Amino acid sequence: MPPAEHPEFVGLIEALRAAQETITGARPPEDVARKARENLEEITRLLSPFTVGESEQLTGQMRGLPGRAQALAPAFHVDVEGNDRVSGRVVFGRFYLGGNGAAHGGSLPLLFDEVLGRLANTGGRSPSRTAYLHVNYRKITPVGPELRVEAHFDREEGRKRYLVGTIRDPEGEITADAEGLFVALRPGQP
Ligand SMILES: CCCCCCCCCCCCCCCC(=O)SCCNC(=O)CCNC(=O)[C@H](O)C(C)(C)COP(=O)(O)OP(=O)(O)OC[C@H]1O[C@@H](n2cnc3c(N)ncnc32)[C@H](O)[C@@H]1OP(=O)(O)O
Repeated sequence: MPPAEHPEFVGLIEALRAAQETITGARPPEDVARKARENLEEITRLLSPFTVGESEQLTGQMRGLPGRAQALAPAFHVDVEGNDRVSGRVVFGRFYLGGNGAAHGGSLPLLFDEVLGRLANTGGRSPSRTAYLHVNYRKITPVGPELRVEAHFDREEGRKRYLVGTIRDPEGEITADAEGLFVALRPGQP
Protein backbone atom coordinates (compact mmCIF):
# COMPACT_ATOMS: atom_id res chain seq x y z
CA MET A 1 0.00 0.00 0.00
CA PRO A 2 1.46 3.37 -0.92
CA PRO A 3 1.55 5.80 1.99
CA ALA A 4 -0.99 8.62 2.02
CA GLU A 5 1.80 11.14 1.67
CA HIS A 6 3.70 11.77 -1.57
CA PRO A 7 1.78 9.27 -3.75
CA GLU A 8 3.06 10.95 -6.92
CA PHE A 9 6.65 10.67 -5.73
CA VAL A 10 6.08 6.98 -4.98
CA GLY A 11 4.82 6.58 -8.55
CA LEU A 12 7.91 8.41 -9.80
CA ILE A 13 10.23 5.92 -8.08
CA GLU A 14 8.24 3.02 -9.55
CA ALA A 15 8.61 4.60 -12.99
CA LEU A 16 12.34 5.04 -12.35
CA ARG A 17 12.71 1.36 -11.52
CA ALA A 18 10.76 0.45 -14.67
CA ALA A 19 13.01 2.73 -16.73
CA GLN A 20 16.14 1.10 -15.28
CA GLU A 21 14.77 -2.28 -16.27
CA THR A 22 13.76 -1.28 -19.77
CA ILE A 23 16.94 0.66 -20.57
CA THR A 24 19.09 -2.25 -19.38
CA GLY A 25 17.30 -4.75 -21.57
CA ALA A 26 16.97 -2.54 -24.67
CA ARG A 27 18.98 -2.36 -27.89
CA PRO A 28 17.27 0.63 -29.51
CA PRO A 29 18.05 2.30 -32.83
CA GLU A 30 20.21 5.40 -32.39
CA ASP A 31 17.39 7.89 -32.95
CA VAL A 32 15.30 6.20 -30.23
CA ALA A 33 18.28 6.18 -27.84
CA ARG A 34 18.77 9.91 -28.47
CA LYS A 35 15.10 10.66 -27.80
CA ALA A 36 15.18 8.62 -24.59
CA ARG A 37 18.32 10.48 -23.45
CA GLU A 38 16.66 13.85 -24.14
CA ASN A 39 13.64 12.78 -22.10
CA LEU A 40 15.89 11.75 -19.20
CA GLU A 41 17.75 15.06 -19.40
CA GLU A 42 14.39 16.84 -19.24
CA ILE A 43 13.57 14.95 -16.01
CA THR A 44 16.89 16.10 -14.51
CA ARG A 45 16.13 19.71 -15.48
CA LEU A 46 12.64 19.43 -13.98
CA LEU A 47 13.76 18.03 -10.63
CA SER A 48 17.10 19.78 -10.07
CA PRO A 49 15.56 22.92 -8.52
CA PHE A 50 14.00 20.71 -5.83
CA THR A 51 17.22 19.13 -4.55
CA VAL A 52 17.17 19.05 -0.72
CA GLY A 53 19.50 17.99 2.05
CA GLU A 54 19.71 14.38 3.26
CA SER A 55 17.33 14.86 6.18
CA GLU A 56 14.60 16.17 3.86
CA GLN A 57 14.89 13.76 0.95
CA LEU A 58 12.17 11.17 0.48
CA THR A 59 14.16 8.28 -0.95
CA GLY A 60 15.43 5.90 1.71
CA GLN A 61 13.10 7.34 4.34
CA MET A 62 9.83 5.70 3.28
CA ARG A 63 10.07 2.59 5.36
CA GLY A 64 6.59 1.34 4.45
CA LEU A 65 7.56 0.99 0.81
CA PRO A 66 9.54 -1.77 -0.92
CA GLY A 67 13.13 -0.58 -1.01
CA ARG A 68 12.19 2.47 1.09
CA ALA A 69 11.57 4.29 -2.22
CA GLN A 70 15.24 3.98 -3.07
CA ALA A 71 16.09 2.61 -6.50
CA LEU A 72 19.58 1.33 -5.63
CA ALA A 73 18.80 -2.03 -4.02
CA PRO A 74 16.34 -4.58 -5.45
CA ALA A 75 12.91 -3.83 -4.01
CA PHE A 76 12.24 -6.06 -1.00
CA HIS A 77 8.53 -6.71 -0.40
CA VAL A 78 7.90 -7.50 3.26
CA ASP A 79 5.31 -10.20 4.00
CA VAL A 80 5.90 -10.84 7.71
CA GLU A 81 7.93 -8.62 9.99
CA GLY A 82 8.59 -9.10 13.70
CA ASN A 83 11.22 -7.85 16.13
CA ASP A 84 13.52 -10.79 15.47
CA ARG A 85 12.66 -12.02 11.98
CA VAL A 86 11.41 -10.85 8.64
CA SER A 87 10.35 -12.60 5.46
CA GLY A 88 9.34 -11.37 2.07
CA ARG A 89 9.93 -11.47 -1.65
CA VAL A 90 12.26 -9.98 -4.20
CA VAL A 91 12.64 -10.06 -7.95
CA PHE A 92 16.09 -9.37 -9.37
CA GLY A 93 15.12 -7.68 -12.62
CA ARG A 94 17.16 -7.20 -15.77
CA PHE A 95 18.83 -4.15 -14.18
CA TYR A 96 20.61 -6.53 -11.78
CA LEU A 97 21.76 -9.03 -14.42
CA GLY A 98 25.33 -10.19 -14.08
CA GLY A 99 25.35 -12.67 -16.96
CA ASN A 100 23.81 -15.88 -18.23
CA GLY A 101 20.59 -15.31 -16.31
CA ALA A 102 22.33 -14.85 -12.94
CA ALA A 103 21.95 -11.80 -10.74
CA HIS A 104 25.14 -9.73 -10.45
CA GLY A 105 27.21 -10.84 -7.47
CA GLY A 106 27.25 -7.33 -6.07
CA SER A 107 23.48 -7.06 -6.07
CA LEU A 108 23.08 -9.80 -3.47
CA PRO A 109 24.98 -7.95 -0.71
CA LEU A 110 22.87 -4.90 -1.57
CA LEU A 111 19.76 -6.89 -0.81
CA PHE A 112 21.16 -8.59 2.28
CA ASP A 113 22.41 -5.30 3.73
CA GLU A 114 18.96 -3.83 3.24
CA VAL A 115 17.07 -6.79 4.73
CA LEU A 116 19.43 -7.58 7.62
CA GLY A 117 20.11 -3.90 8.31
CA ARG A 118 16.43 -3.12 8.41
CA LEU A 119 15.82 -5.94 10.88
CA ALA A 120 18.87 -4.97 12.98
CA ASN A 121 17.30 -1.56 13.51
CA THR A 122 13.74 -2.65 14.35
CA GLY A 123 11.96 -3.47 17.59
CA GLY A 124 12.89 -0.23 19.35
CA ARG A 125 16.59 -0.98 18.96
CA SER A 126 19.03 1.90 18.60
CA PRO A 127 20.55 2.54 15.17
CA SER A 128 23.35 0.21 14.11
CA ARG A 129 25.69 -0.01 11.16
CA THR A 130 27.01 -2.92 9.14
CA ALA A 131 30.45 -3.96 10.42
CA TYR A 132 30.69 -6.94 8.08
CA LEU A 133 28.53 -8.86 5.68
CA HIS A 134 29.54 -12.37 4.65
CA VAL A 135 27.68 -13.68 1.60
CA ASN A 136 27.83 -17.28 0.36
CA TYR A 137 26.84 -17.82 -3.26
CA ARG A 138 25.45 -21.40 -3.28
CA LYS A 139 24.03 -21.46 -6.80
CA ILE A 140 23.03 -18.81 -9.29
CA THR A 141 20.36 -16.40 -8.12
CA PRO A 142 18.10 -16.18 -11.16
CA VAL A 143 17.03 -12.93 -12.77
CA GLY A 144 13.28 -12.85 -13.37
CA PRO A 145 11.39 -15.08 -10.94
CA GLU A 146 10.09 -14.08 -7.54
CA LEU A 147 12.42 -15.30 -4.80
CA ARG A 148 11.79 -15.78 -1.09
CA VAL A 149 13.93 -13.90 1.39
CA GLU A 150 14.12 -14.69 5.10
CA ALA A 151 16.25 -13.19 7.84
CA HIS A 152 16.45 -13.47 11.59
CA PHE A 153 18.52 -12.46 14.57
CA ASP A 154 21.07 -15.08 15.43
CA ARG A 155 22.34 -13.48 18.64
CA GLU A 156 23.12 -10.20 20.38
CA GLU A 157 26.26 -9.55 22.42
CA GLY A 158 26.31 -6.06 23.89
CA ARG A 159 26.41 -3.62 20.97
CA LYS A 160 26.96 -6.46 18.50
CA ARG A 161 23.99 -7.84 16.59
CA TYR A 162 24.50 -10.93 14.47
CA LEU A 163 21.88 -11.61 11.81
CA VAL A 164 21.53 -14.26 9.14
CA GLY A 165 19.49 -14.42 5.96
CA THR A 166 18.71 -16.58 2.94
CA ILE A 167 17.43 -16.21 -0.60
CA ARG A 168 15.51 -19.17 -2.06
CA ASP A 169 14.63 -19.85 -5.69
CA PRO A 170 11.10 -20.91 -6.76
CA GLU A 171 12.05 -24.57 -6.09
CA GLY A 172 12.81 -23.66 -2.50
CA GLU A 173 16.57 -24.14 -2.82
CA ILE A 174 18.91 -21.66 -1.17
CA THR A 175 20.77 -19.64 -3.81
CA ALA A 176 22.64 -17.46 -1.31
CA ASP A 177 22.90 -16.93 2.42
CA ALA A 178 24.53 -14.26 4.49
CA GLU A 179 25.68 -13.44 7.99
CA GLY A 180 26.01 -9.84 9.04
CA LEU A 181 27.38 -8.10 12.10
CA PHE A 182 25.68 -4.82 12.93
CA VAL A 183 27.21 -2.70 15.67
CA ALA A 184 24.94 -0.36 17.63
CA LEU A 185 26.15 3.21 17.36
CA ARG A 186 27.28 5.13 20.41
CA PRO A 187 25.60 8.51 21.01
CA GLY A 188 26.87 11.02 18.48
CA GLN A 189 28.51 8.37 16.29
CA PRO A 190 27.83 9.06 12.57
C1 LIG B 1 22.60 4.44 11.12
C2 LIG B 1 21.60 3.58 10.42
C3 LIG B 1 20.21 4.11 10.61
C4 LIG B 1 19.14 3.25 10.01
C5 LIG B 1 17.73 3.85 10.25
C6 LIG B 1 16.65 2.91 9.93
C7 LIG B 1 16.62 2.57 8.47
C8 LIG B 1 15.98 1.23 8.29
C9 LIG B 1 16.51 0.54 7.08
C10 LIG B 1 17.98 0.44 7.05
C11 LIG B 1 18.36 -0.59 6.11
C12 LIG B 1 19.74 -0.38 5.61
C13 LIG B 1 20.78 -0.54 6.66
C14 LIG B 1 22.13 -0.37 6.07
C15 LIG B 1 23.18 -0.30 7.13
C16 LIG B 1 24.44 0.11 6.53
O1 LIG B 1 24.76 -0.30 5.44
S1 LIG B 1 25.45 1.19 7.35
C17 LIG B 1 26.66 1.59 6.11
C18 LIG B 1 27.77 0.57 5.99
N1 LIG B 1 28.50 0.47 7.21
C19 LIG B 1 29.35 1.42 7.61
O2 LIG B 1 29.56 2.42 6.96
C20 LIG B 1 30.04 1.17 8.94
C21 LIG B 1 31.45 1.73 8.96
N2 LIG B 1 32.09 1.32 10.21
C22 LIG B 1 31.83 1.95 11.36
O3 LIG B 1 31.13 2.97 11.39
C23 LIG B 1 32.42 1.36 12.60
O4 LIG B 1 33.52 0.54 12.26
C24 LIG B 1 31.39 0.49 13.38
C25 LIG B 1 30.82 -0.65 12.55
C26 LIG B 1 30.22 1.40 13.84
C27 LIG B 1 32.08 -0.11 14.60
O5 LIG B 1 32.90 0.88 15.19
P1 LIG B 1 32.81 1.22 16.76
O6 LIG B 1 31.45 1.73 17.07
O7 LIG B 1 33.96 2.10 17.06
O8 LIG B 1 32.90 -0.15 17.43
P2 LIG B 1 34.19 -0.91 18.01
O9 LIG B 1 34.34 -0.45 19.42
O10 LIG B 1 35.34 -0.83 17.08
O11 LIG B 1 33.64 -2.41 17.95
C28 LIG B 1 32.56 -2.82 18.74
C29 LIG B 1 32.60 -4.31 18.75
O12 LIG B 1 32.33 -4.78 17.42
C30 LIG B 1 33.44 -5.58 16.93
N3 LIG B 1 33.64 -5.29 15.52
C31 LIG B 1 33.60 -4.09 14.92
N4 LIG B 1 33.82 -4.23 13.59
C32 LIG B 1 34.01 -5.55 13.37
C33 LIG B 1 34.28 -6.33 12.21
N5 LIG B 1 34.36 -5.78 10.99
N6 LIG B 1 34.42 -7.66 12.36
C34 LIG B 1 34.31 -8.25 13.57
N7 LIG B 1 34.03 -7.55 14.72
C35 LIG B 1 33.91 -6.23 14.61
C36 LIG B 1 34.65 -5.12 17.75
O13 LIG B 1 35.63 -6.11 17.81
C37 LIG B 1 34.00 -4.86 19.11
O14 LIG B 1 33.79 -6.10 19.75
P3 LIG B 1 33.93 -6.23 21.36
O15 LIG B 1 35.32 -5.77 21.70
O16 LIG B 1 32.87 -5.32 21.94
O17 LIG B 1 33.67 -7.67 21.65
